[in-house]
Amino acid sequence: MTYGAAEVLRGVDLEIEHGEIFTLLGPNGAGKTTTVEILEGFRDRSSGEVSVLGTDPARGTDAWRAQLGIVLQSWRDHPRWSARDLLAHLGEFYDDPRDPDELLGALGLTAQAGQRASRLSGGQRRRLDVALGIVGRPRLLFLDEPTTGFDPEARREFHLLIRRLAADEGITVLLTTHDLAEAEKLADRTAILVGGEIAVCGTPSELARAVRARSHVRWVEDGRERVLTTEDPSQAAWELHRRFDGPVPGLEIRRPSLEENYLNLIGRAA
Ligand SMILES: Nc1ncnc2c1ncn2[C@@H]1O[C@H](COP(=O)(O)OP(=O)(O)OP(=O)(O)O)[C@@H](O)[C@H]1O
Repeated sequence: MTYGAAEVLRGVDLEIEHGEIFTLLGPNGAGKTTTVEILEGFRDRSSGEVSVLGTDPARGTDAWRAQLGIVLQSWRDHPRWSARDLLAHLGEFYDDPRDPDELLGALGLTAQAGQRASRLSGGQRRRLDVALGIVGRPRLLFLDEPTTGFDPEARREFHLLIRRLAADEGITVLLTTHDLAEAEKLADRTAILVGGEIAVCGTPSELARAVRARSHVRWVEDGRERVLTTEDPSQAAWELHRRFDGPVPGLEIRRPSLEENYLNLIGRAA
């Protein structure tokens, strides 16, 4: 994909299964929004083949669009409208919309049904955004950085909600995030996009394996600190114990966290 002369996506090759929760993870400017906008039919691609629910998004009809739920980073809707009115209004565009009150109940917003959208807390607003995204019973839900600004509890609840939607209703979810921990907790599979290319794609454990970095083994020998970088710290510690024929002075093994490895990966690939 190019914007003018700038190539911002290269060889992005993805297949997402029905009912899957898939996250697109990557730093600012990696190309997540561009990818998602192409899939949503909001942006024309400069090259490549794309099929979403069996249709090329560049030629998507209204009937095709009605099968998508799209939750953008921010909505510009009428701040004076109540949560229920917004849902009822949007529902009118669909053949078989969900009942606003049932939907608000399912999202834990019954108490806020009559409240103006502008008076909802950040977490409540985001849940209303999801309600707006699913009012038309979509088969595929796009969520663009849905938990930005959430506290840990709100984030956990939001993750449960998304899991429930995928499990109970078979909705396919494509979510973008900057947050590795979010991708790890929520996604069936994740693609890490760096500089317009997929650096890694897989399940949380495949991701962990792919971005695993080397551990540091430190100890003190002849009054000096020594450091060894290795993929097998257990073997290194065993060899040191044998060499010292007992406890190794100052022995310390540090395994980088997945977060550090992710930062390494995006630093290396950028
Ligand atoms: N309309 C545009 N015209 C020109 N360049 C653009 C346009 N939109 C995005 N870009 C560039 O394309 C690249 C990818 O941007 P994109 O918004 O897809 O990244 P992102 O991964 O969604 O980033 P963020 O996490 O910051 O939202 C960036 O270098 C950006 O500057």
